[in-house]
Amino acid sequence: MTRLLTVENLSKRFGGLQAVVDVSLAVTQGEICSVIGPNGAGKTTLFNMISGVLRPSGGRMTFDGTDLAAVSPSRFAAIGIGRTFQNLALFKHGTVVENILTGRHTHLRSNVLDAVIFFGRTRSEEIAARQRVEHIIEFLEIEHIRDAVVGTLSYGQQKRVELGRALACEPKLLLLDEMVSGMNQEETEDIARFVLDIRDELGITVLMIEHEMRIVMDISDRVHVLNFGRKIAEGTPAEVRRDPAVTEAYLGGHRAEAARVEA
Ligand SMILES: Nc1ncnc2c1ncn2[C@@H]1O[C@H](COP(=O)(O)OP(=O)(O)OP(=O)(O)O)[C@@H](O)[C@H]1O
Repeated sequence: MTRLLTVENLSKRFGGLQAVVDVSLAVTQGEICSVIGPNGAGKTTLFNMISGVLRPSGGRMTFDGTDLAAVSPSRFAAIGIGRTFQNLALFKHGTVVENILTGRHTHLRSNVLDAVIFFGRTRSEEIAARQRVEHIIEFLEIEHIRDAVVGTLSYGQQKRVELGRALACEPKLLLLDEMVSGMNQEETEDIARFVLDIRDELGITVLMIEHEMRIVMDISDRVHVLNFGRKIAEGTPAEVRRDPAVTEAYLGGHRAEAARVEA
């Protein structure tokens, strides 16, 4: 089993706040892993470091044999780390096809000069991009809305388009940040099925942040649990579910919330 991502003692400080503290985890190729934890636990900050959005304050990350400290943040997508965002980050006035095409930009090597001198290469890249986008549209079962303007689509459909855009960059590792929050049960089940197919049919390893415990428990191979920036547990869904530290982290959060409400 090949380790695709290794995170060692990763930390991130925002001024005096330790958002992520000494977190270590490994993701094996072909796994679906989840990162869970109460609000403010540091999950998104961890994802932002793994996807190059934030530079860590300390620690080390290795992806597919490459030390990520040596990779420019703008190259993370090109080396195979794709992601979706907690809040939709789509071009609302663009069509579904146009939005998914933007995910291909990391694969376009041609620049303006190329476009003038080597028209052939630009043209073949364009054809490859279009073919990839068509394949994704079929895979995500969104042929019927391919030419629709994204802003007119339902939230669930927009989330599917965002997933398509992340797939367009042909990631080896796909980071999914709260894909199903705000979705109804049917949309949630669709996403769970797509995540399984992304791993099984496209061979892409998945690391997801998720609050919806049913999807976490149903489809994860491994679960990593954060609380107050630290990793407090790791294991199979069944192991994590019966870990007292995990129950306490969630109950503690609810108790604090209840105290705030009562105050
Ligand atoms: N850019 C920032 N500047 C300052 N503090 C930040 C910043 N980003 C996150 N934080 C703080 O870091 C901590 C961890 O936040 P983070 O968003 O990573 O948690 P989370 O587990 O993803 O939470 P949620 O489940 O609510 O999305 C929080 O206390 C948050 O307020």
